[in-house]
Amino acid sequence: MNNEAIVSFKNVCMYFGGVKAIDDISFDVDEGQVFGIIGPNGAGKTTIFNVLSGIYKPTSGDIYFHNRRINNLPPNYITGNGITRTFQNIRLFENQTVLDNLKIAHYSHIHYGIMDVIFTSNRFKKEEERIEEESLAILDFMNLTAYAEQKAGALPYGAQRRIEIARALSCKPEVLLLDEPAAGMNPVEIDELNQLILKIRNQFNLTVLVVEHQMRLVMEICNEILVTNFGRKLAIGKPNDIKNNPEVLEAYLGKVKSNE
Ligand SMILES: Nc1ncnc2c1ncn2[C@@H]1O[C@H](COP(=O)(O)OP(=O)(O)OP(=O)(O)O)[C@@H](O)[C@H]1O
Repeated sequence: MNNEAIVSFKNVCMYFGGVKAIDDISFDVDEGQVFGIIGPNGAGKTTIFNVLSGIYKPTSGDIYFHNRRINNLPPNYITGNGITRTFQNIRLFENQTVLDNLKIAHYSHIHYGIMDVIFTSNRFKKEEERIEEESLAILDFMNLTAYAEQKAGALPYGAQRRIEIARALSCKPEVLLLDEPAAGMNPVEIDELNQLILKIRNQFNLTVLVVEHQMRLVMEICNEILVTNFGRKLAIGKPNDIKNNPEVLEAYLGKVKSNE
């Protein structure tokens, strides 16, 4: 295991009955990297995020965050301690305003108790003001201020995707997991998203793991890429190595190239 790594998988398996969703997966992610995970449909990419964010407990193997084993920690604890994700299918509170969607996410970090709420204590008021200020600052950073008071569910798809990322940032992550953030985007939108992801990484000092089918995103912004196939690690390396790896070309990139 690489002791400098912020996230490490060590021989991780996740089986659902006879289905080996991930099978003996090991990799290290260094701090500050944009780390891509690619592979054909059903290759186990989202399952890697599900075990890392605590939604599933791996069948075997170990997962480390800052060299601490986190396999058995509940998802809310993992989120509160630095690993936050977005979902392949957008999961916003559609009937709440954009600002409220962000404020809700802040509650993994509140410093007041039930009595403060009942008696509207100074601590409660100050904390609520802080949460609102921080939420507005993130909306500003993400170019979403104009939508702050609008219902999230009524907004265009591209804006909803950015709100999902903004909401994840409200949890103050060290590691941000993006599950297919470019799904449904055209090349111009993907180029904009690439710039946004790099800007977020730099501004918030994040490490980013991204599951993505869009090679325009993966090859442009990832420092390192893990390729999975049928739940197993097929290759790991820099974008150029992955592009030229014959096994990867056959399993995955070949198909993408022939579609372009
Ligand atoms: N909760 C579950 N119960 C049963 N099988 C599951 C479960 N979650 C995932 N799987 C199976 O595990 C395999 C890997 O699924 P996963 O969603 O991780 O793949 P993926 O690479 O993210 O696919 P895609 O690119 O289509 O999103 C698939 O065969 C899937 O059907």
